Amino acid sequence: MSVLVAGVDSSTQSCKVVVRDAETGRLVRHGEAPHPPGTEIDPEHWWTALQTAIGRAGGLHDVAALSVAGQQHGMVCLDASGRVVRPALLWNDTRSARAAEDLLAELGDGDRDAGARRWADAVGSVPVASFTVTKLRWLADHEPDAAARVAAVALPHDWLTWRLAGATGLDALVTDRSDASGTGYLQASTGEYRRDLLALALRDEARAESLRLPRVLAPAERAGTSPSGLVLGPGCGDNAGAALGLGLRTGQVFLSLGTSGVVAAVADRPTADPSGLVAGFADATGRHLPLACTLNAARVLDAAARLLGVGPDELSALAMRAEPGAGGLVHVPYLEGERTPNLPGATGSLHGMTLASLTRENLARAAVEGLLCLMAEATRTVRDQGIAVERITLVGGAARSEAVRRVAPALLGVPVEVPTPGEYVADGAARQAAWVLSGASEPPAWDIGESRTYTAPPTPEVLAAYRKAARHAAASV
Ligand SMILES: Nc1ncnc2c1ncn2[C@@H]1O[C@H](COP(=O)(O)OP(=O)(O)O)[C@@H](O)[C@H]1O
Ligand SMILES: O=C(CO)[C@@H](O)[C@H](O)COP(=O)(O)O
Repeated sequence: MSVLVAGVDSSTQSCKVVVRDAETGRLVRHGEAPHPPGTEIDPEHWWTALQTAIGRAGGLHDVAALSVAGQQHGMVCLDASGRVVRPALLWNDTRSARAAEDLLAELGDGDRDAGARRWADAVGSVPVASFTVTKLRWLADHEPDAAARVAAVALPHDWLTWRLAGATGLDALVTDRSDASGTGYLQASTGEYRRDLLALALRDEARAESLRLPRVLAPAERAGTSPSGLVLGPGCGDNAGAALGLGLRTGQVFLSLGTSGVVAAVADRPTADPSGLVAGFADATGRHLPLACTLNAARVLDAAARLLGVGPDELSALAMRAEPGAGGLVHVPYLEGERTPNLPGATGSLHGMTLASLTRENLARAAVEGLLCLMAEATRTVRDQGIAVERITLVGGAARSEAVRRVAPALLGVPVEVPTPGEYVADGAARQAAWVLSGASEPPAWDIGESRTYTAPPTPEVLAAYRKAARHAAASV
């Protein structure tokens, strides 16, 4: 009888569970449940959605091991008895933008750029509003009573793993290097916490010393067992989960278009980009995952579809009926502010409106092109770190759009490989669970199946028009 493992993706919009054969990786069953909208959420909603998704995936009665991958950076604060102190602030909550700037200036003794370099040298990344460390500073400044009750800080996947283990004590909290590297207070290259940086964020050395932080597990180390005997893996950040689920090798690059847009490469060496555009995260196998992340991605298309009163397939069809360049219409999609470039206060804009350009087809095309131009710019920042991007694997909800698949190679300037649509983050978590169970030195070699390669002649004029409009949008913040 085959051994089964489960993988969870507790992402921004939903929770997904896959159950797979530990040896072959064959998909046995899966389930999904939505998360509530918003950028601050009571973690209890993640727990409820996880239980619903597990139920929809046929339960875990015959599953031997499970790992949780989760949205990165979310600040889950627990009091001394393990209760959540306040709703979690998510990666896409930008209220800590000012706190991020303050932390750069303070580490640089008043010089922001020097501070950015020091942060990059210390933890591999320059914190922006998404990072946990900036959310802790926001909490210390704006909710001191809540801050005073915080006894432990965890990430979404740490908290879910802890709940699955049935643990109540804070000393049972565990994490992994990939997700911990997104806190802003873990030195990814050594796996050590930087409590001095935590003290800076909290404005309190004693609190930073006494705060319970999850123990950082090795890539395939057991996190424990659930009360029902399920082996728990260390879990990972969702982007590290995608890399593991896709089985990416060193040098390979993926583009994920979910709630966030992510361009990331598996790398043997860490990066430390002082511009802050590329975060020097860890992957889930002991390597590195330099990554550029945007706040805007699939929901740019959701918004355009809503405006046009169509579903995603019709939006795609409309976009493909328009010419490249959308008749001069340019959509700069900073709908949620933006992180790459770092413009948390920006808004989206539509340029080049004329009686001729303002058609449904051009509006749909401009949304697709705007999203992909944003991702082309993010790809450029990854290249600037010396990473050769020769082809890109496209995943995430918006990878299902045929227009996105066809336009992507024209704007990214490289062939785009699209694997069969699936839950690659949850698959990565399942693969990790199988790895933990096997005790082997490498994750199991699962076949991810067929992928289709899309190519297209480059359209540099579309990118040039976007850059001009984006400069205008940035200048007006
Ligand atoms: N065919 C499609 N075309 C465009 N967008 C799609 C399509 N199918 C799903 N999406 C979008 O993908 C997003 C969800 O993607 P997902 O990768 O699951 O996000 P997350 O992991 O951030 O929760 C939603 O915004 C949804 O509208
Ligand atoms: O902030 C980041 C990465 O740094 C995001 O990628 C989050 O990890 C959320 O991911 P999705 O829910 O969009 O997959």
